[in-house]
Amino acid sequence: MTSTTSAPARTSAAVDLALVSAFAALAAVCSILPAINVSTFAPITLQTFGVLLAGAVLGARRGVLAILLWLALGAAGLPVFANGKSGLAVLAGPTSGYLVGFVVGVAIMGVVAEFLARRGQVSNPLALFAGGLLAVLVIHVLGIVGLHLRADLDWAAAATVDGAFWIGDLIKLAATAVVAAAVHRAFPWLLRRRAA
Ligand SMILES: O=C(O)CCCC[C@@H]1SC[C@@H]2NC(=O)N[C@@H]21
Repeated sequence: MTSTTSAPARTSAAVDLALVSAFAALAAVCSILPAINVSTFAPITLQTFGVLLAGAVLGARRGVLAILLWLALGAAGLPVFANGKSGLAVLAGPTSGYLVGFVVGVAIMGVVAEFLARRGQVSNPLALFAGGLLAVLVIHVLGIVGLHLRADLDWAAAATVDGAFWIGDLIKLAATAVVAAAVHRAFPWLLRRRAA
């Protein structure tokens, strides 16, 4: 007698919960890996990779939940922000614009991934990279706003601080696109919606 195991048609609530928790943990790990402190205001971290990957793999709704869970854990006192920081003060500090940008950015990356999935293109890294550029741009614009408002920098100085992050974040977006495309090739059901 032979038996076959087929891939699920779509995710279950339990799988969704596990995925959201796993990507919240990934965002935390990307935050606490040693950061490169290029200025006193915000460090170079792997956070953009963790955040964009959550959106690209999970889609908008679950991606946003994963990032909100990570932010909530950090706000509650777990040292899961850059340089091992934690607490509400970080959410109101110089990097607050980037943290808000992560929520908007993961939503944009998720919408892009869902759009590409409907067109059978979600395993195409170039398409994911091109769509993800908007998410990176929004993270940086909100980051500059945060630096201006919370680090007391004028707009030009805030943009200069942010400029140091662009090359690295484009590399992280490229890595996100390659990894997410491979994940969707291996698990083509990941972005299928559950029945209500
Ligand atoms: O305090 C935090 O945990 C957030 C730090 C934000 C760092 C930003 S994210 C976008 C840009 N790219 C980086 O590598 N660092 C900055």
